[in-house]
Amino acid sequence: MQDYSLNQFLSLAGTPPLDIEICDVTLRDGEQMPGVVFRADEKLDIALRLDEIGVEVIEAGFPVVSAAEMNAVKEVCNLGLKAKISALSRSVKKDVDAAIDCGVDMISVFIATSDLHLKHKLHMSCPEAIACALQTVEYAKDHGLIVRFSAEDATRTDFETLKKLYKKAEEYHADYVSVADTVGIMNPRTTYYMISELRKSIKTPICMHCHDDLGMALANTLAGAEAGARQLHTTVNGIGERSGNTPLEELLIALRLHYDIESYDLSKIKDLSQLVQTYSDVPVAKNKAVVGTNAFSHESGIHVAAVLEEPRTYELYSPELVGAARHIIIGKHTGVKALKYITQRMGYYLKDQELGDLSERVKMCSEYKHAINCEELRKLILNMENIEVIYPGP
Ligand SMILES: CC(=O)SCCNC(=O)CCNC(=O)[C@H](O)C(C)(C)COP(=O)(O)OP(=O)(O)OC[C@H]1O[C@@H](n2cnc3c(N)ncnc32)[C@H](O)[C@@H]1OP(=O)(O)O
Ligand SMILES: O=C(O)CCC(=O)C(=O)O
Repeated sequence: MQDYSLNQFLSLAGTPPLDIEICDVTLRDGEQMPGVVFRADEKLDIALRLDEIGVEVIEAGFPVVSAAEMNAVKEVCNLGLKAKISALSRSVKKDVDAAIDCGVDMISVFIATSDLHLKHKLHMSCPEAIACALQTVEYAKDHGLIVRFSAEDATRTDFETLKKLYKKAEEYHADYVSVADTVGIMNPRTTYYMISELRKSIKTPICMHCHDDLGMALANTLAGAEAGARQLHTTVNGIGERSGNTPLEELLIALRLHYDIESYDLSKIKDLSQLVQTYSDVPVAKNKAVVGTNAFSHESGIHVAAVLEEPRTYELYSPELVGAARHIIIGKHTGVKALKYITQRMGYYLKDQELGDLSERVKMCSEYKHAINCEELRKLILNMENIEVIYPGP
């Protein structure tokens, strides 16, 4: 049986096949989350697991940031992974040189193109910034790198200017052009429009780099992909600047369930998420999609009663698909069927009346506490008066 429910509207609404690859930027944009630092050994561990999942490109860092960063990027390059290893570079020669010294396959040369950034950050005119970027693209190409040219703050850049700039980058043989939604201003409709229009004017593959300031990073990434963007950027757990980036785990499950893409090993997602939580010291919210501890936890009696019979009643996809596990929680909302299941697993076989009494006790108890663990439940069982039959199990 299929381990997830099919969305019937996919065929009714029409879903285009996607021709995509993933560039995961956890080790670069993810690490830009305030307070996050990955040591070299941690970067290696994360890179290995991204490679095992099947991510095609790993942005390992921004070598010019520090000697330690440079060393870490070098070490990732030396792992000999299947994934291509990329590094970030400003539009300056010394950043490209640092990336070359690390041995990367690919480089992301960026320049900000919006009026705001030109005026208040780069203090350059638009033609100056463009010249600077194109020279750097040329320099990187001359050194044999695969070159992504990224327009930072592309989505707040005058669209005609942006189109001309990407066209120029194409003439300079950039291998990809990147649309950076740097402050997450887009929505799915505007993203779809933007990428469709760009596809009319350039042939170079387009990358989607989305931030989550409006909580739409994933939706925008998918809208871009539907409009023909090729390279989709993600970070594990969605970590990154401010509200973060498109979460890898959410993109992967969406690609599987909505676009039939089976080339990524989803069973490793949960482990990778936990690893990144540990290394980054950034815990994910309990109710976070895919990897939150509640993603497959059930407490409500009505839900548990149904899930025990058929998990798909309240689970869109099985936890095993993403390497997670189901949890039944005991608390205020627990029903008798759930209690029967849990107590039997603990080795106690209670009569219906006893289960009813226990249910009352659980509800009373949990008015003061959010959830009850098995030991607390065991105490409640053992403290029940007039209990007739309790067969402690093995
Ligand atoms: C959208 C993004 O995510 S962009 C990436 C952001 N990531 C980071 O900033 C990584 C951490 N940064 C750092 O360690 C440092 O800022 C460094 C090493 C990159 C630069 O350090 P510093 O030389 O001390 O410069 P500082 O940070 O003060 O200022 C940034 C400089 O980069 C310039 N700059 C910014 N973007 C670009 C670009 N794309 N191309 C060329 N120059 C750029 C700025 O104009 C400024 O130049 P100035 O020093 O001549 O005024
Ligand atoms: O487009 C890219 O590859 C990176 C740009 C970026 O990090 C951003 O603008 O947020």
